Amino acid sequence: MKAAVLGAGSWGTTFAQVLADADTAVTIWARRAEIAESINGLHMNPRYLPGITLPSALAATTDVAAALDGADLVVLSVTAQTLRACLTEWTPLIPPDALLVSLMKGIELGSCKRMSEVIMETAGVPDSRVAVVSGPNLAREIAERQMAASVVACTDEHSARMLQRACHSGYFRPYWNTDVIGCELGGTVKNIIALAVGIAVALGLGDNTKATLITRGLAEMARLGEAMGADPRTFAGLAGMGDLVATCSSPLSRNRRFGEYLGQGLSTAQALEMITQTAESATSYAPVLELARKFGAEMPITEVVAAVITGRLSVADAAAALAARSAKPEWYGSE
Ligand SMILES: NC(=O)C1=CN([C@@H]2O[C@H](COP(=O)(O)OP(=O)(O)OC[C@H]3O[C@@H](n4cnc5c(N)ncnc54)[C@H](O)[C@@H]3O)[C@@H](O)[C@H]2O)C=CC1
Ligand SMILES: O=C(CO)COP(=O)(O)O
Repeated sequence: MKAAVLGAGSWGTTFAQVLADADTAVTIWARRAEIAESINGLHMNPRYLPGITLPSALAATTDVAAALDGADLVVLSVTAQTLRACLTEWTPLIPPDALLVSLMKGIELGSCKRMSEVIMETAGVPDSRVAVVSGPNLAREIAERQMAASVVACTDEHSARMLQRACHSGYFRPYWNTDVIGCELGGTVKNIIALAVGIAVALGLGDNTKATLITRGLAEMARLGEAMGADPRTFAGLAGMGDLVATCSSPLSRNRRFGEYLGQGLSTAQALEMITQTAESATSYAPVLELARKFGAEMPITEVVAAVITGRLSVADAAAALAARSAKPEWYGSE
């Protein structure tokens, strides 16, 4: 089994380590020469994972054709909004039977497509050749080889199991399922809820508020997911509740930190500048709301996050906007 990981950011580098530690031969493609040189020479990626020593078996290159040569697994770890352009360039170099794996947790602006849909459309491959990895997987903790679990999903069980074997290491336990839609929506919506939690943290609100946002965020995620055809059980699992709890609880989360900066009074542009890494919620809130409208799913927390990001609602008024909504039974559908 040979893997190419395309994208040497925090999660791409960490997942490449997981693959190498699971005895899968892996080459990582980095956009910047200094990152590839540092991975090859020092076994480090100080830009994204300072202080972490990567496996010596992990090879890096800036030559995407070399990384893709003979790859059985092509792991895509750029950002949601750059995937289509990158993959358009890479598609002619991808081996014909390779499984394409998305690590990304976002929705494409404009098309409102999930990452697996962008991959199928751009690379011209069937769903049986596209898998996703999603779960409570804060890169830094996994890079430190702290025990974690995740979900690898593909509509084709055989492909899901193959990916599972390729990334099952001593500290990383992947489960498989066939619910690609549920896993992708879980990963995307939890980033938006984590942003809301970040705002709450910055405002000094306590655990009741956080638990409320997490629980109602889960309801929101499941409502959209079920309307789009996901398996409801996914949202009770690692790619749903698991990732939501990890991201909303962790100061390591870039999406939560983004919310904290907004809560401290920074503008959206200033907050993004502070993060210096990808915070997918900053863009994915818009296509998620479009999907919510299209599929008739009510997503009040996402609406409030969108209003704050676009400057239509102040952070000071955000909690009140949620609390003042009309009273409802706890369980209701998307009507
Ligand atoms: N960091 C984490 O803990 C986790 C991140 N993810 C998801 O993984 C995806 C990647 O995130 P990270 O690696 O954390 O982000 P990052 O900000 O650490 O790295 C982004 C990577 O994308 C590359 N990139 C950006 N624009 C590009 C372009 N136009 N062409 C080529 N490469 C480009 C950058 O060079 C960098 O390697 C995101 O969708 C994120 O939500 C998922 C699970 C965990
Ligand atoms: O997806 C993640 C954890 O599972 C990482 O979250 P952030 O992108 O918010 O850092």
